[in-house]
Amino acid sequence: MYEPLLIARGLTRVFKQPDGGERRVLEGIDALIAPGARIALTGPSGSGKSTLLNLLAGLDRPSGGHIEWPALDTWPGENGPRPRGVAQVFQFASLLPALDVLENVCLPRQLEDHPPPFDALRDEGLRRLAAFGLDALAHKLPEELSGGQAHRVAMVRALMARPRLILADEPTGQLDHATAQHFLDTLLTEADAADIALLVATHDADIAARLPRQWRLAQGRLHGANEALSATTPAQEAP
Ligand SMILES: Nc1ncnc2c1ncn2[C@@H]1O[C@H](COP(=O)(O)OP(=O)(O)OP(=O)(O)O)[C@@H](O)[C@H]1O
Repeated sequence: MYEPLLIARGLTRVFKQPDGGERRVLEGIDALIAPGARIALTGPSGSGKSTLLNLLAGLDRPSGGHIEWPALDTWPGENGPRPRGVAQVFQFASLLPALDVLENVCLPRQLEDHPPPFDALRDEGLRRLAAFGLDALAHKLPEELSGGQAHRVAMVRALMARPRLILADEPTGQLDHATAQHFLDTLLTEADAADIALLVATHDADIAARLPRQWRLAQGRLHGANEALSATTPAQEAP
C-alpha cells in the first residue's frame, strides 16, 4: 500500500481573454501519480500541457476541481497549499545568469535548512553533470550554453534537489535524436536510483513511447489518466 504523490479531481482551467471572452483550456481532469511513476504527457501545441504541469506543481490554481499531494508535505501558498518535493523543469530553462553551471545545480541544496558541506555538494553536482555529459560546462555561465545544454543543466538542478516528483516540459525539445535518447537513458537511471516519479510533456513520439504510461491531452480532456484513478485502487496501480 502506498500514498499517491498527487491526486487531481475535476480540474478545470479557464483563462480570461483580452477581448473579455474566456478560453477553457482544461476540462474536468482526473489524475493520479504514484510514487516512482513514469508518465509521458502528449498532445498538440496549445492543448494545455504546460498549463496542467503548472497546476500539478501547485504554481497555478485551477478554476475548478482540486488537487491533493497525499504523500508530500505542503506549505501554505498565497492561494492554497503548495507541495514540497515537486521539481519543475520549464520549457525554457531558468538558470540564474550570474552563477556558473555548477553553482546553479548546487543552489537548491545550499538553500536547505541544513545544507551539506560544499565539497560534498560540488562532488555530487559534478557527478550528476558528468552522467549527462555536461561536466565540461561546469564553470561556464548560462549565457555560454546552447538551449539544449541549458535545459539539461536545469534537469540536473532538479535532480540535485532530491524531489519525489519531477514535472518536465519538453526536456528533449532542443536535442537531436541520439542526444535525446541518451538524455532519457540517464534521466531514467537517475530517477530509478532516487525513486523519483516523472511526468514528461513531450512532442517526441520516440521519447513518449519509452515511458510505460501515456497521458494524452486533447480538446481539454486528459486521456489515459483517469482510468488509473477510477478503475484501480492505489495498491493495484502500477507505476
Ligand atoms: N496565463 C495565460 N493566460 C491566457 N491564456 C493562457 C495562459 N497560459 C496559457 N494560455 C493558453 O492556454 C492554451 C494552452 O497553453 P499551454 O502552453 O498549456 O499549451 P501546451 O500544450 O503546453 O503547448 P506547447 O506544446 O506549444 O508548449 C494556449 O491557448 C495558451 O495561449
